[in-house]
Amino acid sequence: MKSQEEAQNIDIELFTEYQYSVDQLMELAGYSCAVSIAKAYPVNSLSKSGGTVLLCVGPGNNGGDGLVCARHLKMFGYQPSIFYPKRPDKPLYKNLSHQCAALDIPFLSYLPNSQLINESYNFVVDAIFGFSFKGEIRAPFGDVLKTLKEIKIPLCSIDVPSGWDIEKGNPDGVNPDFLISLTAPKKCAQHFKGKHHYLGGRFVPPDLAKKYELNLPDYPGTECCLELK
Ligand SMILES: NC(=O)C1=CN([C@@H]2O[C@H](COP(=O)(O)OP(=O)(O)OC[C@H]3O[C@@H](n4cnc5c(N)ncnc54)[C@H](OP(=O)(O)O)[C@@H]3O)[C@@H](O)[C@H]2O)[C@H](O)CC1
Ligand SMILES: [K+]
Repeated sequence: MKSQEEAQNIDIELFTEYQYSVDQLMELAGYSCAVSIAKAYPVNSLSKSGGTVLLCVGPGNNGGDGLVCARHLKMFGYQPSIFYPKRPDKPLYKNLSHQCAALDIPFLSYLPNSQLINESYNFVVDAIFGFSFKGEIRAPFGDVLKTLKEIKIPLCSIDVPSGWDIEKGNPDGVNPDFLISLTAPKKCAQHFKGKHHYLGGRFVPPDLAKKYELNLPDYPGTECCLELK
């Protein structure tokens, strides 16, 4: 279980020491999220026809993972919609958004209320904040997280349940059914009480895993994710 500082340092080393680009790791991270979701919620097992999924996307790289995940879910036969209220003016996010729009993935101009979300979607993906979340939740995300606390359909959080302290969690926060930890679980994952906990982001060089004592389980065969028991 990693602290916020350790998670950020691992990230920095991947980009500096190991010379990966953000796009590369984001693609692998987002892809592993889509594959984890497809394992836990196969498209043909969903009760609402068409495999509808709502992705709530935040302003940082956690949101970028969400955009990549949406694109792959579409390729896997789901029908994703994206709510992306704060869009930074950066080529990476603009390109990822463009790719989704070009696949006819709709971007919602407002977040429906919890009742409408329950009626319209099979589950919601929370890609709002990851390991860099800090302090009190600022607008417009307080209202978004309030709605996500009210929904009755499953909530799937990418890397960290949004609004949780990365180390201490948040007993008053969202309560996801499904968590996909990327690279390695963060300390707050100890407080996760949902059904499925997956690990994704199979890109950590063994030397880096050793240096940070990640003690990662072995991914089976060519899998990009695995369920942690
Ligand atoms: N190494 C890996 O495993 C990789 C993981 N990836 C994913 O990246 C995120 C971490 O991304 P990062 O961009 O560092 O940060 P976040 O997405 O967690 O959040 C940053 C944005 O959130 C805003 N923020 C922070 N706190 C608050 C708050 N209290 N209220 C409102 N908004 C908040 C922040 O806003 P600023 O105004 O402070 O700039 C940022 O906009 C990791 O979790 C993984 O999901 C990478 O994809 C690849 C490698
Ligand atoms: K999240």
